[in-house]
Amino acid sequence: MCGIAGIFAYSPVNQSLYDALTVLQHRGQDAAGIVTEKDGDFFLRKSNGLVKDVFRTRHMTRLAGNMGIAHVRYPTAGTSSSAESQPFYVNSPYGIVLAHNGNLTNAHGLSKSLYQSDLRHTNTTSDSEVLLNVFAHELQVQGKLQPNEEDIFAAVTGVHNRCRGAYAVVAMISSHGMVAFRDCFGIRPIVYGERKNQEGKTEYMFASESVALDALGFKRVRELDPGEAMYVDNKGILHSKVCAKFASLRPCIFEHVYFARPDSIIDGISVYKARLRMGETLADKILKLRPEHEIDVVMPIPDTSRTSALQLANRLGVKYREGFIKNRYIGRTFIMPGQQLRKKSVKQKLNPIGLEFKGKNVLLVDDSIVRGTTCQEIIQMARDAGAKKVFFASAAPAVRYPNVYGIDMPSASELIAHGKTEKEIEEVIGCDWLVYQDLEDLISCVQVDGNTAQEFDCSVFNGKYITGDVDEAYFAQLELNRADGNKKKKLDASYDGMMAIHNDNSTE
Ligand SMILES: O=P(O)(O)OC[C@H]1O[C@H](OP(=O)(O)OP(=O)(O)O)[C@H](O)[C@@H]1O
Ligand SMILES: NC(=O)CC[C@H](N)C(=O)O
Ligand SMILES: [Mg+2]
Repeated sequence: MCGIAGIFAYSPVNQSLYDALTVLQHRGQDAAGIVTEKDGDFFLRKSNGLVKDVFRTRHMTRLAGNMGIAHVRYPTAGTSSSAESQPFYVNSPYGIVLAHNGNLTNAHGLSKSLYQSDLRHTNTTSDSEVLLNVFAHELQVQGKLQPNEEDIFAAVTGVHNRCRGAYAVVAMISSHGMVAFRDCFGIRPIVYGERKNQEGKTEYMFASESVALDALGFKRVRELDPGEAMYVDNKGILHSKVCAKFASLRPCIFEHVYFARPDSIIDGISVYKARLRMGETLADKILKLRPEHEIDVVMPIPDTSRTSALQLANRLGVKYREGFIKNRYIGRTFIMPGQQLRKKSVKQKLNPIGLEFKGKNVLLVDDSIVRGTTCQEIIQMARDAGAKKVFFASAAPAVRYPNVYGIDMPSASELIAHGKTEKEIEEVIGCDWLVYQDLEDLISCVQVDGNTAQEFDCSVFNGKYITGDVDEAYFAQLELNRADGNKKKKLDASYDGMMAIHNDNSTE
């Protein structure tokens, strides 16, 4: 679940893009990059690492120009080589750079057709480089020296015709303008906003989440519609068009469960309020199943479950306590690469306050259970801290199926709930009882008045893949390429020598 941002302004955008990335850091911790454009030239800095580590003052001062795009990466395809960090660049036609959140499900076939039919070479295993080249080819075939908005929209139509899967994109065409587009199901979020500069001119921003617009003083206007493209030309005029014959909004429900920040609005819905409702429906289920629940205290597993846990405790009429303190210098563990690192980080990240546990029946609440890394550690910690009984509640239903749309959950066998009943999961994670949110309840928490989406991608919960192109062969290939044990082998195959485009790697 990467984070993307793009700003079209009338003064330098380097610092604003940096600030936007820090606000979107929770969406990707592996790599970061910014490209700016000035007088037809691009300036790029990207590398592996957190935003604060990738950009030094020397890099920032060289990112010149009033228009730019930026990316924080959480890999779901290819490798974690720095050559696959984003944005990507292609020189023909015009010079184009692109940043992508999502995952293409037909990248392999596309990369073949790019080579065999379009005579284009991609140098990495990234699906985002494939996406960029498809867009570039579709723009090239318009055959214009000076493309206008209709040419850009025709190119995006070409992308929709060829690409399958999830993509929210910001791109820049050198000397021409900035483009943003969203796949035909709107699986990944992308929102746009406007602000006026001192001379009253309108500046534009695109971002994965509205919280990035808030931080930079842009007013959220709306999400891009599924299949829609927006183009800000070099005169600062915004054009937009739905570039797909078939488009229907089915955003990923997991954004509301875990990925997005609670202070974001997605498809018209406050993530914070959706999470409060998740706490209420979960409390109702507990009261129905276990009216004599014996819970003395409700505790969140920081950070994401805080909102739901608070409301769950209110509804149950039970005390809410912070039993685990989070080390604020450790990032999100679920999006870390590799199980060993994730496991070690949970221990470093959360520490119990003993007196909150001693002799009590504790209900631990998390937003979701995926690999089970967090809950297994935490339940043991609660017992070690003296809890009498440990119950566990998940604000999301059981995650039983891989994700193919931008969350790195490639292998069913890595998911703790795959092929298990709730009773079996309870035994494996070691709690006294376990309760999951029902899928209908989760949907009802998000499907409320004001939401422009009425249906959702719930594939990790129900195994229904809305793009209709995901089969057993695809999963087998995905497992081979991306299951934890196989990722390292790919990196070892000397990916560090992979050619990247010119990048600001200066040390002074
Ligand atoms: O079952 P698992 O594989 O452990 O995955 C689920 C856990 O991972 C996430 O936390 P994370 O530490 O990534 O982020 P957070 O601090 O935002 O809660 C999520 O909030 C759950 O706690
Ligand atoms: N999480 C994402 O959106 C990943 C984007 C892209 N598939 C990559 O791996 O870089
Ligand atoms: Mg968590």
